[in-house]
Amino acid sequence: MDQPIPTPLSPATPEDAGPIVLALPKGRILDELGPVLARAGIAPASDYADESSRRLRFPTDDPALDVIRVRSFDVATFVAHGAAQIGICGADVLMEFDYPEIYAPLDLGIGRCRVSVAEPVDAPADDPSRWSRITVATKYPNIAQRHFAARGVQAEIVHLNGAMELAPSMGLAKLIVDLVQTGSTLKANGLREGEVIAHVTSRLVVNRTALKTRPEAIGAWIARFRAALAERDAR
Ligand SMILES: Nc1ncnc2c1ncn2[C@@H]1O[C@H](COP(=O)(O)OP(=O)(O)OP(=O)(O)O)[C@@H](O)[C@H]1O
Ligand SMILES: O=P(O)(O)OC[C@H]1O[C@H](OP(=O)(O)OP(=O)(O)O)[C@H](O)[C@@H]1O
Repeated sequence: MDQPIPTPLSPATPEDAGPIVLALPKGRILDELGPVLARAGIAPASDYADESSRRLRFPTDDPALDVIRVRSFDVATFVAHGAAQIGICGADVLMEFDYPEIYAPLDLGIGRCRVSVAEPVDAPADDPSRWSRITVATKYPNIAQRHFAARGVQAEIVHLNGAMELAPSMGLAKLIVDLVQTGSTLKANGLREGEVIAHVTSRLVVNRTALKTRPEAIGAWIARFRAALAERDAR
């Protein structure tokens, strides 16, 4: 009697698992990333950097690698869940989510900025250690909460997705926690930078399970990015 053909529950070999998926963030990191990707030998078959395109997943000239283009915060989510095996995102995003499934082996040295507390320039000088509660507008609720909790202050978070700088003058919050690079956005909105919570650069991130199940393929990509950075930094 013929044996029934078993339905595969998981791919027999890593090659059967399909191409490795690299999640790239839309926006400013993508602009800075182009030369690093080129040095790493990643040439998307279509124009992944054309943000007017409605396409979100792109083949590359390597059949074993596809690229997806998603929001910066979502890079971490795709990689943490293993939908993408590797990705690139800011350390701010990694700090905010703190996903145990993500391993960040390489600092790409791009997207340099900091996560800082800011307040109105005309705010009276005040000693934060005397506060018990404070309202904070931010798109980083976990970072902000942890920062103030470590100082014994309970932060009431107003969660915004952008334009945090408007919050103090419009009575939404006393402070903001946001990214600062040149400081011009703060200045243009009557704010000044206070404590720097963290310095930020973009990182190569990897799903830990994928690294265990496909160590050669993913290890090879980490090595290619490492070599690309060394070549860039040697110039
Ligand atoms: N002013 C800045 N200077 C340098 N790097 C920055 C700056 N702002 C953001 N970044 C870095 O770029 C990442 C993406 O920021 P960007 O502003 O492009 O996207 P976003 O506006 O947060 O995303 P979305 O449009 O999806 O909400 C941030 O997570 C951070 O690591
Ligand atoms: O210190 P600066 O050089 O002024 O940079 C800081 C600004 O850059 C980021 O905003 P972005 O330009 O990404 O706009 P968005 O928050 O609306 O996405 C950040 O949220 C700040 O608003």
